[in-house]
Amino acid sequence: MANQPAYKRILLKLSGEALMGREDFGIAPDVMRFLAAELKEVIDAGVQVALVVGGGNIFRGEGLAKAGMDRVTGDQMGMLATCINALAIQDAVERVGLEARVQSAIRINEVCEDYIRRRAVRHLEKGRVVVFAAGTGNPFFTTDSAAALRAVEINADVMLKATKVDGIYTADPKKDPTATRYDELTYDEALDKRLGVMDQTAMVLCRDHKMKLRVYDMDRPGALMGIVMGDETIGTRVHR
Ligand SMILES: Nc1ncnc2c1ncn2[C@@H]1O[C@H](COP(=O)(O)OP(=O)(O)OP(=O)(O)O)[C@@H](O)[C@H]1O
Ligand SMILES: O=c1ccn([C@@H]2O[C@H](COP(=O)(O)O)[C@@H](O)[C@H]2O)c(=O)[nH]1
Repeated sequence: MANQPAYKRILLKLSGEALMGREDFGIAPDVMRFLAAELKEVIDAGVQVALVVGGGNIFRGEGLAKAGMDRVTGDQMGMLATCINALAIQDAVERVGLEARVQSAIRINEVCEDYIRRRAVRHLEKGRVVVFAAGTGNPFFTTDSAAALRAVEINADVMLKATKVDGIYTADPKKDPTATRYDELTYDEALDKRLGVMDQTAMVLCRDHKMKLRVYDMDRPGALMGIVMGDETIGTRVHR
C-alpha cells in the first residue's frame, strides 16, 4: 500500500439498514460513532468524502406499497427517511470535529440545503463531508441509483458501497451458504448474472460512465481507510 491515498474524491453509499446495527428499526448510536471515526480517518488523510444514505431502516416505498399504500406516497416517505438518516450522519460527523452539510434532492430548506452540484463540489474542496439526502428526488428509484448518479455528477474517483456483506457473491450469501465471493467482476457480468447486491439501474449508470465500484463490509474496522489507501483485497471491485 502507498502512503498517499489512491483516491482524491469518493462517493460512499451507506445502506440504511446497516445504520440499525443490532436494533430492528432506526439508528444505533454505536454504529454512528463507528462510522464517524472511520470517516474522520479518511478526511484527515486528505480525501474528499460525499455520502448517499439509504432509508431501509425506516421506510421503503416498495414495502409500504405491498401493505396497501399508494406507491408514490410510499417512495416519498422513503426519501424523507433518508433525510432523517442524513441528519443523524451530519450530527455524528460534527461530533468528531469534522464539518458536514446535508443536501436534499427534495426542498426542505428549514432543515438542510438543496442539492446544488457546484455547491456540493465546493464543500468537498473545503474538506466538508457532504451527505446527499432524498435519493434522486423521484419515486420509483433507489438510493443505489442516487449514489451512482451523484458519483458521476461530482466526478468521484470511485463509488464505495458499504453494506452488511463483504462483497459480491455468486448468490445472496444470506440465503445461499454455498455462495462464493468475487474479488472483481465487470458490470456486464454482474448485470448478466443478476447479482442482487445493487440495483440494475445503478449498475448501468456506473458502467456507462466508467465509474469504478467497490462493495465492502461496513462493519469491518479500517476497511474504508484500507480501500482509500489502495488495498485492492478488500471487498469486490466492479469495473467496465
Ligand atoms: N449476489 C449477491 N452478493 C452479495 N450480496 C447480495 C447478493 N444478492 C443479494 N445480496 C444482498 O444485497 C444486500 C446488500 O445491499 P444493502 O444491504 O446495501 O441493501 P440496500 O437495499 O441497498 O440497503 P438500504 O435500502 O438499507 O439502503 C446484502 O444484504 C445481501 O444480502
Ligand atoms: O431516488 C429515490 C431514492 C429512494 N426512494 C425511496 O426511498 C426508499 C429508501 O431508499 P433505499 O434505497 O431503499 O434505502 C426507497 O425504497 C424508495 O421508496 C425513492 O423513491 N427515490
